[in-house]
Amino acid sequence: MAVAEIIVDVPTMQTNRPFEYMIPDTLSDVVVPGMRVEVPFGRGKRKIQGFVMKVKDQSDFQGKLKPISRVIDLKPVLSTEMLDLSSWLADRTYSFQISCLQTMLPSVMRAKYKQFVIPVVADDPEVMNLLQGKPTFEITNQIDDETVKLINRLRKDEKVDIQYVVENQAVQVKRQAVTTDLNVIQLHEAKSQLRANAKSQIKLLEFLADNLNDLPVEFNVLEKDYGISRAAIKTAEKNKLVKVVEVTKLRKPVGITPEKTTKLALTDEQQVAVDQITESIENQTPQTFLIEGVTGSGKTEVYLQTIEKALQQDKTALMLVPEISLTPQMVNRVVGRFGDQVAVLHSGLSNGERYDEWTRIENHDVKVVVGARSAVFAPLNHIGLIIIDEEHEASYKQDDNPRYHARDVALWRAQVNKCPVVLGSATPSLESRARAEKGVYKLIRMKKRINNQVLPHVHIVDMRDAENSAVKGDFSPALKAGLEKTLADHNQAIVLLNRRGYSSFMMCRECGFVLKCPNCDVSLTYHKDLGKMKCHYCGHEEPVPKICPNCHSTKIGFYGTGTQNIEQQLNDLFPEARVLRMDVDTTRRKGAHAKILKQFGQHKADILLGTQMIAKGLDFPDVTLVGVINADTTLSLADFRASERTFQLLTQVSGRAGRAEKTGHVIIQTFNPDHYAIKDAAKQDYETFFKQEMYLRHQSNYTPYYFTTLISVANQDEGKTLKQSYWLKKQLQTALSKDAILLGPSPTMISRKQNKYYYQIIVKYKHEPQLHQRLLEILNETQADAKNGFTIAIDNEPQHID
Ligand SMILES: Nc1ncnc2c1ncn2[C@@H]1O[C@H](COP(=O)(O)OP(=O)(O)OP(=O)(O)O)[C@@H](O)[C@H]1O
Ligand SMILES: [Zn+2]
Ligand SMILES: [Zn+2]
Repeated sequence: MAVAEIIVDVPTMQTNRPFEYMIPDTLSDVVVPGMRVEVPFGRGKRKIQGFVMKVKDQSDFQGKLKPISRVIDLKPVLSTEMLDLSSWLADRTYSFQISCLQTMLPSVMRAKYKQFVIPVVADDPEVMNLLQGKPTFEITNQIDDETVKLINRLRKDEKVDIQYVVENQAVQVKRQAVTTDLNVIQLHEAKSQLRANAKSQIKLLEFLADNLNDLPVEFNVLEKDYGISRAAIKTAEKNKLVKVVEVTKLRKPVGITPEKTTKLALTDEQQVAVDQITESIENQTPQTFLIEGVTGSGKTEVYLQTIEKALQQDKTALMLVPEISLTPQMVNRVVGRFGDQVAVLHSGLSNGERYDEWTRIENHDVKVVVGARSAVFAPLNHIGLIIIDEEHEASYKQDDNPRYHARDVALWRAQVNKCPVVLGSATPSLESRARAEKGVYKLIRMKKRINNQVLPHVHIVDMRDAENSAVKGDFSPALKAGLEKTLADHNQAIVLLNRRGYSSFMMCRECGFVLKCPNCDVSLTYHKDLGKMKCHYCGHEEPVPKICPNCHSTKIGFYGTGTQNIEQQLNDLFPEARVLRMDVDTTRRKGAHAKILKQFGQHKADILLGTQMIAKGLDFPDVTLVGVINADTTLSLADFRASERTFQLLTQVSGRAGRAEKTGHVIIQTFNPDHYAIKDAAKQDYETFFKQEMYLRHQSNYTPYYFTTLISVANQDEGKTLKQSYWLKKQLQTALSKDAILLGPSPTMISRKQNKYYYQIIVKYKHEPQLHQRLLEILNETQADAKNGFTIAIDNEPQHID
């Protein structure tokens, strides 16, 4: 008797392990790992979905096994690599394995969808019999096991394929297209017989003669790209010169095909990087490399040429970029080099488009995948190289369950696929850089910009100076002068308004003082509901200061201006300048982000004003000035990574200036000109920053010297939340050694969300072998309370604590 191990779709701790089910004879050979099936569960007639993890001959179970009711997928939707990954991921992120499995699938397969059999060999008798003259065969839950078996066999013989379609969407996009039975000579003959004014028809025949190998061609393409009218096509059809057919077309993600690019001759530094990585690709060693390359050092070309090496080895390549960098610029660079072999996955795709890209990957139609965080689950086989660009980005960590970091998943896949991982950044995360220091990762440094262009000159403007504090508005005389000159020279400028951590902290405008927690060395945040300043780590609180504790000035207050306000100021200061604003408001619409950048790239604007989203990755040759309105906001984040984030942001944004022939200038306005994060960023000196920051992390027991786990507790009743938090703390205390540090419980930044109160406990530790197991047990024990609206969330190595 064949038995299947199944993870059922019941997200509880108790079901977070496979259950055994019998495979009925009628479905033998059909049920394989990676398929979804429907199974009876519990008492009663309830049927639920599950993923087949394993198929085996015998059960260890003594009692009678229930049979699988039916198969949902007629082909596996996840590979065995992914099934294994889900087990590891569930354990590592304290989440349900079923959530991990579902996270790996494109959303189409999680939503309401239909499944169709589509013919591959249309004239096969069995296929014809199944389709009964229709273009597709819909798989409903009523079909019998025999049909399932038949379809399964036809699929294995590659006579049919299975396609998923979101309900309410067309099965496939059908388009009209043109083809012809004539050969080149006949086409030219036919053309010569046309009247000279039948221009559109002449164009059509010429096109067909030139593109005989690429027919059929869509009406759309003929119309849009070649100006051939529908009428002309119809006339030609009537005259039996062409045939009109219907084609099914995969929805292609938006965007025009970029021009094909070829390899650049590498600089010495690039060559060293490419050589080292290539060696790992060829030897199939899962080595992790960290490329620490200054802004504009040409990291992208290293990525492209190593991807090419992987492809030459008959392998595939996976490249992760932060969502926000998935601008046409980055995508074009990859697609420009590898053309059709690339699939792009980003959040701008519709469900259908995303599914199409996923299918292309699964069918091995593509060899390179570029995408944001979740693309790390792309169903690529034989991966020869994984790249993570801007590896320091916090967005690689998912905020919701499963709280995974794409870097960890990438490293796991690299082990399985025996391939190298390349982490690249001008400002690596402290964790990665520290690992390179220890030799766990191999460090590759690229210290020079392309063309030996100098790094931009950075000028720090002290906003506490009388001259600067006297101005109305947010532009210092220095920044104003810089912008004036840039405009006069017909160059372009980028102006950054640092919005992260906005208006939740207090700063003295006289001396730059920011109120910090006496215990934790992080900023205190203002809790409106309590009317107090509070620490998110330990819970320490103080009244809101009325005068600056440092200089006794009354100019202490909340800090912040909006992008719209800055835009207005720019318009008033420079009425002739064309300003583009990029923030959450102007980029809400699909494609808006790309459009703004395109306009700026075509020099249709002089100033690009924006928030964090303009800080990295952009490569515009005419940008000679970067201005930072308020460097301090990130500095005052109530987070131990505040300095790191500030350094990264300022270094990255400065790096946008002077990337081509022209030298760049950067003007940073700050109330903390002596802060090391700002000074080191001004020098673009990562190494010095790294040493200083490591020293401070060591002093205060933070990452990478300590591991961090954040546990948050939520309940609608504040009293209960607190009680549970203290209970939890006690549980942890008994499991931890004396060396571990337990902080909290303390309320989170927004301590009340959707009518629930949130408290958190932070565990900092070096080596606590009991902790993982204890946390799993706690999740188990508190499961029963989940029904009463009581939830616990565990975040391993949180990216931010709020
Ligand atoms: N070998 C080369 N020869 C000539 N130009 C090059 C070469 N390598 C890269 N470039 C060009 O140099 C510019 C900067 O490269 P790239 O954008 O890859 O830098 P980067 O290291 O990714 O910087 P950032 O971290 O700031 O994004 C690009 O316009 C790129 O086309
Ligand atoms: Zn504190
Ligand atoms: Zn002060």
